[in-house]
Amino acid sequence: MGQLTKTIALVGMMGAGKSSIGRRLAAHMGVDFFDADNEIEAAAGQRIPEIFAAYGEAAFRDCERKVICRLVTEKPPHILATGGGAFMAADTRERLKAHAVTVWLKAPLDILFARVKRKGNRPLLKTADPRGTLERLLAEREPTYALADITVESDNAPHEIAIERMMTTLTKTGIWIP
Ligand SMILES: Nc1ncnc2c1ncn2[C@@H]1O[C@H](COP(=O)(O)OP(=O)(O)OP(=O)(O)O)[C@@H](O)[C@H]1O
Ligand SMILES: O=C(O)C1=C[C@@H](O)[C@@H](O)[C@H](O)C1
Ligand SMILES: [Mg+2]
Repeated sequence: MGQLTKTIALVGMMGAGKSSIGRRLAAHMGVDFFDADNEIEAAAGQRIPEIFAAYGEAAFRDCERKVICRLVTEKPPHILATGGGAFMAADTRERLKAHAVTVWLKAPLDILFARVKRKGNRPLLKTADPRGTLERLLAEREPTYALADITVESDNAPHEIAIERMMTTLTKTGIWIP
């Protein structure tokens, strides 16, 4: 069994694969996995669309910052899937940069849209033109995601390939000691 030297925080757009790849990566390494979206839902006792509807996005971001800060400062090295907008907030980003290795799961619009259109659980995409909204968000956010420590392409390769790519990069950089 190897050793994870630092928490890995996955950042990137809705549909990039932060939750699904993160969970598998943690299982592969034998470390804990946390999903910030799930932790927020557990803390609030409500689903994300309900939180947005009842309190608005600003309150959600506030909760997101607190939850992520707690996880990265209190838990031993683990895999953390952040929500798609978490890295956009300067204070949350600073916490992540200070306490974790940040990995941007990068995917093009067509792949992202094909993945997210299947589920209706993303309140920011409940618009008349969800593809256009996703395109705008991607253009706005990409320069900030690019501030992550490491970038890994998340294309249509199977999850196992994405995990192999991440293991290779994380081993080379000494974050994972086999
Ligand atoms: N590399 C991949 N190959 C095939 N399918 C994938 C891949 N990555 C993600 N998916 C699928 O795309 C969907 C969305 O992925 P996931 O929920 O992990 O995205 P996310 O980055 O966590 O999004 P959000 O920010 O909304 O939480 C899931 O159904 C997942 O199985
Ligand atoms: O991209 C975003 O801003 C979001 C992504 C999801 O993970 C959730 O955190 C929420 O739906 C907001
Ligand atoms: Mg997710």
